[in-house]
Amino acid sequence: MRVEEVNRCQINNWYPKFKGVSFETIIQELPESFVDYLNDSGPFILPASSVDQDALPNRVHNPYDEDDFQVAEGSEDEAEYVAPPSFPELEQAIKKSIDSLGGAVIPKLNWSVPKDTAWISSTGTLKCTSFSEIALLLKSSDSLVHDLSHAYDSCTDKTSTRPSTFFLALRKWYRSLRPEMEFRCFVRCHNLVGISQREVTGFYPALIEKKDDIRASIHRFFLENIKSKFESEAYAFDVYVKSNGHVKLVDFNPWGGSTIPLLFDWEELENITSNEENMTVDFRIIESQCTVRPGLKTAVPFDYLDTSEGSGWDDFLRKADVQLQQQTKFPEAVA
Ligand SMILES: Nc1ncnc2c1ncn2[C@@H]1O[C@H](COP(=O)(O)OP(=O)(O)OP(=O)(O)O)[C@@H](O)[C@H]1O
Repeated sequence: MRVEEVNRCQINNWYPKFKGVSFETIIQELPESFVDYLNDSGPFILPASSVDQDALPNRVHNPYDEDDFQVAEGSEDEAEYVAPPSFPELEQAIKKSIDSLGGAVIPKLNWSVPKDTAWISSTGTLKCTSFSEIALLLKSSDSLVHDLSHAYDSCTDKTSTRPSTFFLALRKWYRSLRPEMEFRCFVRCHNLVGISQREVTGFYPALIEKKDDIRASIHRFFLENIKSKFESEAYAFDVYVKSNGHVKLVDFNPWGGSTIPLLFDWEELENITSNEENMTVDFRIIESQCTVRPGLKTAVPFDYLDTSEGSGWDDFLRKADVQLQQQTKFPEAVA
């Protein structure tokens, strides 16, 4: 994979060209001071807000506001007080963008949404209505470490660990997106070679009967809107299919690297032969309750959920089994 291919998948690069077929988005450059704040692994402190002090979710408290946290002047603790950072200009710009996007947004850095942080917000979703909520999700996210310092890890020609500029994309919040209508599409040699259900932790029987229609809608969307406009030869893109069959572009991802192939694996995607525009694209969905996959957005490490042969759990259970057998054979050795 090359740096230019990864760069094309940054929302600040692709959105201007594809805004007509994607979710409404406002993108702003992030000041380096805010990037430093996100990168800082010191104590977790939310920025001081000049506007929306009351907007913080209840579960998150700012200890500096609490009476019993006040320190006596001259006491030892006084020296440890760290003033919360503040970003008044960024905050104002974000407030303006949120207002013009209808009052609620989902935030995204150059490549990623802080998907692992929904649990922390008071709504249990990534919907944000204020700078404080956005700062909370961005600062708490492990997913964003990829954008901040690992985006080029799989590149053969990388010269840096990060892009020269970070952007914050605020995307209009759509509350009624149905997870089963999101799909990841794989393109190789400029041809659509595979489509996978994106939410692989659930079985949605209704998808089975709609499969052919969805495949046709996505293929048409690709030919009309993506194929000749996205420069990379191999890449993935995510779409949302509305109930009327209209397709919306969610985002682009590089081919391989940290992009999850969902119901495919990269080797088989590499081997699908395709050069026909009207070929039947390999479209995979979860076809029964038995084939659902473990969740990837739960903030629980994948290793913890993966019980397949050779996984960490499998290894642990084998060792436990051996120990149990030894204990049964030589009980005195355990006592
Ligand atoms: N405008 C929106 N309104 C509501 N939910 C959204 C919106 N945009 C995206 N989402 C939800 O957030 C999820 C992640 O979005 P997105 O694909 O942009 O993030 P990402 O970090 O690039 O994910 P991945 O790395 O898996 O591609 C989507 O699958 C969708 O469920």
